[in-house]
Amino acid sequence: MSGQTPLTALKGVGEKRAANFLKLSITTVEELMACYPRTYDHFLPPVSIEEASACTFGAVCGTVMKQVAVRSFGTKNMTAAEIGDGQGGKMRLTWFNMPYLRNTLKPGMRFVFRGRIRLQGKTAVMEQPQIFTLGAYEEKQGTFQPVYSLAAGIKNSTVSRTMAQAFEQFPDLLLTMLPQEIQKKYTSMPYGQALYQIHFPSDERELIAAHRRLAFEEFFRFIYQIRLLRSSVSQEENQCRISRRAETEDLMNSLPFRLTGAQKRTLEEIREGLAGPYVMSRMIQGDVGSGKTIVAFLALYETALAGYQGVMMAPTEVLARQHYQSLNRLFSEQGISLQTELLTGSMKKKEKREAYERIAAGISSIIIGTHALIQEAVQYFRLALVITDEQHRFGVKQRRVLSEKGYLPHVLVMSATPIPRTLAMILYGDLELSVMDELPADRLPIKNCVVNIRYREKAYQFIQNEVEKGHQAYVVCPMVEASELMDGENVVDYARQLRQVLPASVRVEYLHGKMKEEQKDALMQAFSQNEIQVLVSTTVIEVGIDVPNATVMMIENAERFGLASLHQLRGRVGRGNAQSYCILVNCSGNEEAQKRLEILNQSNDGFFIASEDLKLRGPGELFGVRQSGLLSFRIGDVYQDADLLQLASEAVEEYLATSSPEEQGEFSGGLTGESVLGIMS
Ligand SMILES: Nc1ncnc2c1ncn2[C@@H]1O[C@H](COP(=O)(O)OP(=O)(O)OP(=O)(O)O)[C@@H](O)[C@H]1O
Repeated sequence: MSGQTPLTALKGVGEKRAANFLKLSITTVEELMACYPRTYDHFLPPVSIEEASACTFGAVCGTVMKQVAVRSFGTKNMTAAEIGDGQGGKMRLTWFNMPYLRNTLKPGMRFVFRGRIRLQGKTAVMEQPQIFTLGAYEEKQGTFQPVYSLAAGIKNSTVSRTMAQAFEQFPDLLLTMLPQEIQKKYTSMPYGQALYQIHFPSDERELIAAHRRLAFEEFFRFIYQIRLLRSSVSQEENQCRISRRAETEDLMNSLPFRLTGAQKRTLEEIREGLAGPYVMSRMIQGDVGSGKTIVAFLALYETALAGYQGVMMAPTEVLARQHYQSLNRLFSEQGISLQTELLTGSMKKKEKREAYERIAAGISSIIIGTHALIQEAVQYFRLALVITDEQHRFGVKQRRVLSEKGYLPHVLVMSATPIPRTLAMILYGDLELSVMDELPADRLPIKNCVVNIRYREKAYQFIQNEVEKGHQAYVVCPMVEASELMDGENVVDYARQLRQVLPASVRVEYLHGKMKEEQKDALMQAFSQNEIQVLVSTTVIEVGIDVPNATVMMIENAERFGLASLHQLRGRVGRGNAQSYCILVNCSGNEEAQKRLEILNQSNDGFFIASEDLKLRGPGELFGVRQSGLLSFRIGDVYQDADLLQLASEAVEEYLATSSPEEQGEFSGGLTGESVLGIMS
């Protein structure tokens, strides 16, 4: 974002509020406006208590039946009310630490209550509901309230209010980047209107139109960049020719397993590229657990043997450390004495400085780390190969950083996102493709089931049995902690509950993305050594984590995740030779969700799942489940908006064919430097 209007230019935003927004990486009004809602809270009409009892979230209109009770325990207290809906339904409502409600909720008064619902025995209980007078709810009914990503000190209402102020003071601050003729032909809503509607939707139709307008623009810019990238790198001369070494074959032959045919073929393609006349830009697309890491290690090994440096860039610190440790383990088992290096953002200054020195002096041959690897301060010594993942794919910007330092390395991108080939061609048009479509031979197919919440007890028993056999389990919840704005299981409460259900000998811990790096690392370390048997986690474990001893993956609120994410999560088990299981808990009772989950139930094949997912969703399903993590754009979703992606691709081709080089230069002028990465969120 190139904006320069400081947040403090807004009325009501002082230094303190601006400092809070900084936690969301928002420093300018432009950045604020481009911070799209994460989702929307749709105020649906109230339903009967009977209907609500079958859901996990809802609004009911009810009459307070009797005097509200307040019970104290220690310094805390709980307020409880009972309501009836006049149709025979009764519901209990509870609030923590809000005793004053007893003055508001008098017997005989009617309100609309809205919140999370749980069944306690046969009684439906709504926890911490919001309370509306009938009139107030009527006003809200049908509306979509934006829900933003938040940080400490910033409430959703603060973001909304600041956003309104921004649009009032600077209505035309952000402008479209689309060339005029493309805009005219391919879009129907003006950019400014779309931007406003995405934050303040007047109704569902406008919201969908706004989403499509902004997603189209995002895709267009992305694909345009890809095209520029392709034309700039495809014919660069290979200045680091890495020829084949017998040691690579020796290492391959002494691994504890035999490489699959797909692994061998991919490695062969990479070796050809490294030794060939041009700089290699290749993507390995392999389903979860197909064994991409060892192929990457072998390529790094061959690079190092030739006297060059190779780096591997992981999306998270936890993953970087995991790769670093497994490479070191491999080398020490095989008696290989090449020096490896770890470089991550959270390392102490002194540690980093020492690592920089070893890298610059060429002492380290293989360097594994996070984004810290392409910081300005890092000077390489004959850098020849960069391995990265698709999320942090190597864009124009990184290439420029490195080429300014005099490097023109080969690039290998690893992807576990099973996307249909047509989409892959658009999204990765700048890369050659190696497909790894084979799992190691010793794998048993994962056994799946889709269940509702009544199955939980059985599932816990099942997990206990697996733990008794020496295995481990993951339980995934969508949220970090309880929230008033969003419904869903959270890792903190869930881990607490699970500890009560499972025997004390089973160690249950939770993990989420907001924890400090060291803490996450320590937990993952303990889990990989089976010191923790059950890990309750958010989707931070989605990508890459490799603990072959884990055999159960239980996913709560499975209906809330995209199929590609679920497939990634499931891929955390079934990585060893023991039978593994995936339990998908559909907490919604929603039939559409059930249908989608059945696809996973039927198949473990990522490519099949991705194409079925596309068919089932259809384009433009705004309130469906966004695919998290990989390929995450700010607003567009490559699955749900697949038609827009296609359209944007056509528009780019048309623009390139019909505009003059000067016009193109002018257009890309607005984009250069921001790179593919800058466009992706
Ligand atoms: N040919 C093979 N035979 C048996 N096991 C293998 C083989 N190749 C790799 N493995 C093992 O399979 C597990 C998964 O491999 P790896 O971590 O490379 O998967 P991946 O393709 O990166 O998957 P993901 O995208 O899910 O992280 C690892 O424990 C690895 O040691």
